[in-house]
Amino acid sequence: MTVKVAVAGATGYAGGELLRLLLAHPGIEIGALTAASSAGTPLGQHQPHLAPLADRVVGETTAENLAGHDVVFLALPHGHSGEIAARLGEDTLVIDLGADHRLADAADWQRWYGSEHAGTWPYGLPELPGGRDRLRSARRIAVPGCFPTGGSLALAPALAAGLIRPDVAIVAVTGTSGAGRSLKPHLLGSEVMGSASAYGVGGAHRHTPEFAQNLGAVAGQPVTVSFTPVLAPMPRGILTTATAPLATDTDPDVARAVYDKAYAGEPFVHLLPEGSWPATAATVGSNNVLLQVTVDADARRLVVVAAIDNLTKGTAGGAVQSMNLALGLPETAGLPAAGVAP
Ligand SMILES: NC(=O)C1=CN([C@@H]2O[C@H](COP(=O)(O)OP(=O)(O)OC[C@H]3O[C@@H](n4cnc5c(N)ncnc54)[C@H](OP(=O)(O)O)[C@@H]3O)[C@@H](O)[C@H]2O)C=CC1
Ligand SMILES: CC(=O)N[C@@H](CCC(=O)OP(=O)(O)O)C(=O)O
Repeated sequence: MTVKVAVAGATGYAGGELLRLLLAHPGIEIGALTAASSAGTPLGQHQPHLAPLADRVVGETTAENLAGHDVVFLALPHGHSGEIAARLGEDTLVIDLGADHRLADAADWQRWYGSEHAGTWPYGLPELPGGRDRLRSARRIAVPGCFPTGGSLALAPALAAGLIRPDVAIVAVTGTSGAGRSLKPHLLGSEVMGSASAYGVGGAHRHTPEFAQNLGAVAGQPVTVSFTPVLAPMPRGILTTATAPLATDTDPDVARAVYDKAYAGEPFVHLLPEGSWPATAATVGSNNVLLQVTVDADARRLVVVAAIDNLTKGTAGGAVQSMNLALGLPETAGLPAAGVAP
């Protein structure tokens, strides 16, 4: 079976990573590639690493150009997916890499994004409880935000097992590609190099409700989330440190056993050997989540560290994994199990 896919936002960082993965995916035919200001130019001008697609001409992002494909990936800025998706057939699998369809609560969407809610789609994080069932045969999928991918997987097993109280603190260090490739002064090399800076501090980041939604569903009760993102001078990667007060007497061995069991058999989530801590460099270009967990006995807190590549598992890899499940393909097809080093 050949699956014909279109990518809207093909000139962006997320679209570029998606195309890198799709080129290595057996049984995929890459159809329309669309964008906005770069329509009419060759893709090679924007994504020089995608040599096999260098001569493809970028089209305009219209429902007409995206029609006639089995799968349409939308890697567009927030707020642009709903209208396009509504004009694509119900049989077309539409996978949105943006935020538009992640939140279940329209009031949450209004508060954090300030526009009309475009509706809720099945959430593309298969490793959460019930995640795979939600995706099988889905025809609309909302890919998680990059921060909620690492942070939700870091805390879900502990909440599900009742190891921690539903009051979590998450600090996540991110590479600059998470902000996309459009020009922004705070992302200039001279601003970013040699400095790490916190932003969206004090509960101000729009991923806070997405964390709360994921973790509340796992815990079966509301979870309070304090989230602090930190921008770091690296192109890719997110290192998440998540902590929470212990609900019961737990030692590091018990905590490890809970995580070991929760992620046994997962193709992409790896609990590292005891004493070994995740690093973003070990995830670059792979769809992996590297995890470690321990207990801070004096502070009576669980501490979990997770590393991902924001563009792979945090966006495009998660999207391809979700597509595979929705289409009944092998879940790991086209997804790198190994990264790039040094
Ligand atoms: N970067 C990341 O790590 C992650 C990104 N995402 C999400 O993926 C989506 C894309 O992000 P990213 O690739 O980083 O962003 P980029 O800024 O790198 O790329 C944006 C893409 O969208 C196109 N575009 C911009 N405006 C419009 C428009 N009005 N209509 C149609 N196309 C448009 C651009 O085309 P052109 O070049 O022609 O202007 C470009 O192809 C966002 O919703 C983002 O939140 C999700 C998780 C992680
Ligand atoms: C470094 C940086 O700016 N990161 C982005 C997160 C990008 C992302 O993955 O999430 P969305 O898909 O929800 O945009 C931010 O903090 O808003």
